Amino acid sequence: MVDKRIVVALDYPGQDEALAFVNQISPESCRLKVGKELFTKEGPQFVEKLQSNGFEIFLDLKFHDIPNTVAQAVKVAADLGVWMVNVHALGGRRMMETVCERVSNLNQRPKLIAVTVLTSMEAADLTEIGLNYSPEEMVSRLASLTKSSGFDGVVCSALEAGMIKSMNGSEFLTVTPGIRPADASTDDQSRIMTPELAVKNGSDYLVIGRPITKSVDPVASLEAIRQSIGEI
Ligand SMILES: O=c1ccn([C@@H]2O[C@H](COP(=O)(O)O)[C@@H](O)[C@H]2O)c(=O)[nH]1
Repeated sequence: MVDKRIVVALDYPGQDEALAFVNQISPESCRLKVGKELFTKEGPQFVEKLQSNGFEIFLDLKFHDIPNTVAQAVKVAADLGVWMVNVHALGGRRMMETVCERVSNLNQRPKLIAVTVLTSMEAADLTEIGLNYSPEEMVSRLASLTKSSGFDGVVCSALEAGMIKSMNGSEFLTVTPGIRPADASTDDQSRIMTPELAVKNGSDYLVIGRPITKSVDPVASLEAIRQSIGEI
């Protein structure tokens, strides 16, 4: 049973805006995700600052490059002490296996997660880039590849979490963005699910950004979602 399921996506333009929210919440209530926008602006020092305030950090930079380049980047993330880091599964087996080898003898190894199919994408998007599979087939294929390459889990939509658990075992982690409470705007997401159904369908970690950070009262929105999934 996962203790804290919610990972708040800190998609803010800078640390002042991020801290205005973070300073009102406790590390006992959620984990935090630092992605491309905030990391590009504030760098690893800001990740260290959040960690020194007790938060566990998912560094969501979705590395996708040749094996050595990605493995070295993940090693730097591991040295930074992040809780979770990710790559794109489309980088392939050799890339993921090289990552695993490179961090295997570290004292502190982050959870290694691979993105399958972005939750913003639907069938037509895959066809357009030459992938003639449904999102479910592509996610299933990439999840199996990720598991056999030695990673701990995948980013997928909550719609696919149950299928992934039944194919790869309950220990294989499902990290699911595209979470939308029933009354929330879909924004640019396609494969979405409510927090309650996501948990029922086997999602271990619910990555939630705008439904919390863009709400009128972000702290109240976080608490309401925690309540809806039985955390408080
Ligand atoms: O497939 C993916 C992978 C990553 N994300 C990231 O999650 C958050 C979602 O934010 P919302 O505001 O709740 O839509 C965002 O940081 C994405 O970069 C994703 O959405 N889908």
